[in-house]
Amino acid sequence: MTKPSQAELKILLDDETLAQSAAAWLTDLARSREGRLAIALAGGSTPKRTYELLAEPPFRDKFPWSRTHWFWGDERFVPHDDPRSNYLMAQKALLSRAPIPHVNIHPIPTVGLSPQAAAGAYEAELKSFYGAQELDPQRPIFDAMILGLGDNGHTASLMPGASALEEPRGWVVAVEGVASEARITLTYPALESSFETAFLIAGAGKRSALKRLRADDAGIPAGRLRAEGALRIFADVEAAGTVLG
Ligand SMILES: O=C(O)[C@H](O)[C@@H](O)[C@H](O)[C@H](O)COP(=O)(O)O
Repeated sequence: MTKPSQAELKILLDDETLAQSAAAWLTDLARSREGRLAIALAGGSTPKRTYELLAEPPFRDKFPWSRTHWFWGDERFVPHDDPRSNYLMAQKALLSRAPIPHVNIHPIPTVGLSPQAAAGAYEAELKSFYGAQELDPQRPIFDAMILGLGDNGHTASLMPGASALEEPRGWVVAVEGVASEARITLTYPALESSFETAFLIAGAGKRSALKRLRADDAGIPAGRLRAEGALRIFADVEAAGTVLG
């Protein structure tokens, strides 16, 4: 297990260089892995540029699109054409711009069912894809997990003080997100079940949360993450509060 304090920290000049570095990491990782791949995407705004770059040369031409499956670490419980939708952000930035088989895209359902039923359905889909009901630490669900960091230290939709933080076994739960908006989120067991994990963090507003993350501060949800595999933090100088040496 890898703690955030043990993560490889890459400090980049700005959003664009952060996105270039993250896209290179993900492409190299995908090419290095054999067989079917599973990547869990983060929502929010920071990862958007990384997703856009993946669909453009040079990454587009190298990425193993046909054998890569796309999942989400969390979703706002809104229709997939709602501007707040994490699916919509990824669909515009990446999924509609790269040669990805439709069957390889696994959105979190958000219409025609309750948040609880949506969480149950996504957990069932994940378990079907994984091929087992219980996680094997030696066999992570995902090859790559992309995570963001909220100003308050949340990650995915694991918010400070939420009961979902204590979920010991379930893989997906319905929670209350920002401003009481319903969200669906992977829990720590599922978020941690990845061969490699990377936080993408940009902006001065994240400086305090990033410091707490790097101190493994259990007072913030991101600080409690213990990644199964390698853990990286891609941060811009604004968030890292330092000047490149
Ligand atoms: O649904 C979401 O919003 C994300 O999954 C959330 O966990 C996000 O990663 C952080 O809030 C950071 O968001 P920004 O990248 O927009 O700062």
